[in-house]
Order: sequence, then C-alpha cells, then structure tokens
Amino acid sequence: MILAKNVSKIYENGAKKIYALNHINFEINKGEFVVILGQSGAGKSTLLNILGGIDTLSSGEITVNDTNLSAMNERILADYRANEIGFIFQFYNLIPTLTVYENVALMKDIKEDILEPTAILERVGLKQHLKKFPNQLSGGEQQRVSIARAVSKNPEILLCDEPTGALDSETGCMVLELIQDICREYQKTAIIVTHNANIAKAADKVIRLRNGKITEIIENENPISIKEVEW
Ligand SMILES: Nc1ncnc2c1ncn2[C@@H]1O[C@H](COP(=O)(O)OP(=O)(O)OP(=O)(O)O)[C@@H](O)[C@H]1O
Repeated sequence: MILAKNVSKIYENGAKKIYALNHINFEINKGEFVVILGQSGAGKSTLLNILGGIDTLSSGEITVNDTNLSAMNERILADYRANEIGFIFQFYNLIPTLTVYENVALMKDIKEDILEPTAILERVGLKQHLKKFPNQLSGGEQQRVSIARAVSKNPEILLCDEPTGALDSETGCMVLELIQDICREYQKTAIIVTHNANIAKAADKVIRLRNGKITEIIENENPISIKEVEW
C-alpha cells in the first residue's frame, strides 16, 4: 500500500546539508500497525510529515496505493490529506473554544461525508463529554477526542506522532490500545512514531531509524496485544 524507494529529505543550512532522511526504503501493507522508533533527530517526524503530505521529499519516490506523492499537485495533495490521512499529535491540537462534539464535527469542513461524530465519540468512550470544552477534560480524554477526530474522516491511514508523549504510562497504554483496536475494527493502517521501544512487540512492523537511515525493519508474525506490553 505504501512503498518508499530511496527516499531522502535534505535540509540546507547555509553550505551544510542535513540528511533528515538518507536513502530509505520500506513497504507498509494495508491494515498494518507500524511503529517507527528512533532517538531524537532520527527523522521520525520528517518521515511522518512526508507520508501525510504536509512536507515533500528531496529525492526518491513514495507511492501510496500506486499514486506517487511527489507527482501530486497542491490540489491533489490537499485532497489526499483530506481523504486518506488522519493525524494524531502529541499535544492533541484541539480547538479550545469548540466543544468535544464540535472539534470532531469540524472535519465536515474538510470532507463532506464524515462518520457521525456522536457515534465515533461514543466508541472512544466520550459520550458523556460531548458538550465539554477541551480544558475540562484530562489529557487522555483529550487524546481520545483527537483520535475520534482523525477517525471521523474515515481515512485509510492514521499517522500518530508521539500520541502518548504527554500522558502517564497507564493512560498512554489505554490510548495505544484504543488506536490498535480502532485500526482493527475499521481496517485502518496506523503508523505510530514513538521513543518508547516497549510497544515494538505489539506492532506488525517496526521501522528503526537512526540519523536519517533505517537500521532495522522487524516484522512480527504474532504481535502481542498492547495490554500485554510491559511498561
Ligand atoms: N525545518 C527544518 N530545517 C532544518 N533542519 C530540520 C528541519 N526539520 C528537521 N530538521 C532536522 O532533521 C533531522 C530530523 O528531524 P526530525 O524532527 O524528523 O527528528 P525526530 O526523529 O522526529 O526527532 P524528535 O524525536 O526529537 O521529534 C534533525 O537533525 C533535525 O534537526
């Protein structure tokens, strides 16, 4: 479904070139739960942003369902972001002046036929909180709103950048479990960037980055459930 061939991303800093991604190759199949691991500066967010169509690569090729991301013009890329991608960020990025319901329903402005916000908020366990504002919720609850928002567009791919980074380990575990369950139920592909190597055993595939290069790709035949992960 996603095929990356010889992908590089270079930032130019004066005469100095920084290879945020350095000739990487990988493949992600539909429905896979993929974890991207690596230390700070390894290139994880750069990769996620390119996959999400909010950044561009310098060379190489990424195809998603046989469509070449680099060949998309701005309008097609905007459609790709609207239809194919759901983003989940570390700090939730909810709009503080909108209610829980409104934060999800807002997606109608991006895509007409979204999943019904109340149903999806019910699925993530927030039925009782529809009229609350984000600052009246815990961090874990806010992240569940952002999961509902990402899933409401019914995209094929969920991109999650450190989704548990601001949460305690127990809440983080519940959030990851929810992402994993939702991906299985709705048959989504999830790509999760994290510093936390413990969740690797729960992934179908682990891509390990270091200084912009892939050092290892592991495929787990029998991934464990998030519940079984030792934190
Ligand atoms: N806009 C930019 N301009 C210049 N260099 C950048 C830019 N964005 C990222 N970089 C550099 O590219 C490299 C990869 O950065 P990236 O943010 O992808 O790493 P990361 O693995 O996500 O790190 P972290 O875990 O700290 O978020 C780093 O060396 C970073 O300094």
